[in-house]
Amino acid sequence: MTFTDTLPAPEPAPAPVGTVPLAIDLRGLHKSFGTVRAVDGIDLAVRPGEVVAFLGPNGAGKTTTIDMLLGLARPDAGTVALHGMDPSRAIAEGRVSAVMQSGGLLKDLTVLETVQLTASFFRATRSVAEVMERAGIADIGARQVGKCSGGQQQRLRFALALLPDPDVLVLDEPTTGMDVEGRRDFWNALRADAARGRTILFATHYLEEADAYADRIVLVSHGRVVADGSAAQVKNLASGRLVSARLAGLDERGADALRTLPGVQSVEVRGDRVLVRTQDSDGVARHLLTATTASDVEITARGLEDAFLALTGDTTRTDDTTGSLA
Ligand SMILES: Nc1ncnc2c1ncn2[C@@H]1O[C@H](COP(=O)(O)OP(=O)(O)OP(=O)(O)O)[C@@H](O)[C@H]1O
Repeated sequence: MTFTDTLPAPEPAPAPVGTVPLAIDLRGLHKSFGTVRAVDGIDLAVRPGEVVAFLGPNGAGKTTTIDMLLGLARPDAGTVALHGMDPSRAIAEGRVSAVMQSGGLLKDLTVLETVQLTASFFRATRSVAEVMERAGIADIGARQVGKCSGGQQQRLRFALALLPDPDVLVLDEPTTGMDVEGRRDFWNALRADAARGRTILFATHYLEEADAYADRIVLVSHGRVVADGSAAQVKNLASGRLVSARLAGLDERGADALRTLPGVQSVEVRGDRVLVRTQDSDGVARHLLTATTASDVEITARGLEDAFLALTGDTTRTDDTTGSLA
C-alpha cells in the first residue's frame, strides 16, 4: 500500500458526461530510458484552478512526466489529456503553456522586444503590456535579455507563457539557480496570477516552495507518486507532531511509559528535555502534564522536509538553508 491510499481521494475518476473535464489527466504513465524506469506508473488528476506542486528529489521523474504532459516525449504506456485534449492540440489552441528551466531567449533583444516578437507568432494574445505587468517586468522593458538576472529571465519566460492566456500553466523547476529574493518575486507574481483561476502545475525540489505556494502537493520518488494531498496532510501523514517538555531525571521506566502511549513513534531524551514524536500530541501532552512532573510543554508540526524523508526514504538531501533536496 502506498501512502496515497490513505489520503482523501484526489479523484482520478473520469469526469462524468456534462461536467467540466479535468485540467490535467494522466493515467498509468510509464517511460523508461534503457534500463532506467524514469516514470513508473503515474496517475494524476488535476481539477481546473488547482495549484499543484510536483515535488521530488533529482531523478524522481518530474521532468520526464512534464515532457510527456506537454507532448515533448511519448509515453511507453499510459495516456495524457489536458482539458480532454491530447497535448499537441491543447498547446496549439493556446490552452496550455509552459515555463521551462532554461533556453528559448534571444540575448540581444530587449525584454519588451522579446514579448512583442513572441506575441506576433500568435493569432490572438493578451496585450504585451498586460502580461509584462502580471509577470512583474513592466519596469525592465528596455533591458537587454542578456543583462537580465536569472530571476528576471524567468519572469520574462512567465510573461511569454501568459500571452495565449492559457488555462493550464506548467512550470519545470522555474526558480532553479535564483537567489532568495528572485524566487520570492517570481512566486508572488505567479501566485497573484493563479488567484485568477488558472490551473498551475509546477515541478520543484524546494520543499518550502511546495509548502508555501501550492494548494496540493504530489510527492514523487523513483517514478511513482508516494503521497498526494495538501501540505498539511502530507506533513501529518508522514510525521505527526513533536511534543517536547522539560522533564528532569526521566528513567527508562518513565520513557517506556511514554512509548506505550497510543500513536507514539519515538521517545528521545536530550539533557533535561524529552522529545516525543507522535500522531496523538494531545494524549502525550495530557500524560506529561498529569502523570509526570513535566513542564514547559511544546507541540510543533514537523516540517515537510521530514515528511519527504519519511515517505521516500531518500537520504540524498543537502542541509542547506533553502530546504532543497540534492
Ligand atoms: N534522455 C534520457 N536518457 C537517459 N536517462 C534519462 C533521460 N532523461 C531522464 N533520464 C533518467 O530518468 C530519471 C528521471 O529523470 P527526470 O529528469 O525525469 O527526473 P527529475 O525528477 O526531473 O529530476 P531533476 O530534479 O534532476 O530534474 C533519472 O534517472 C534520469 O537520469
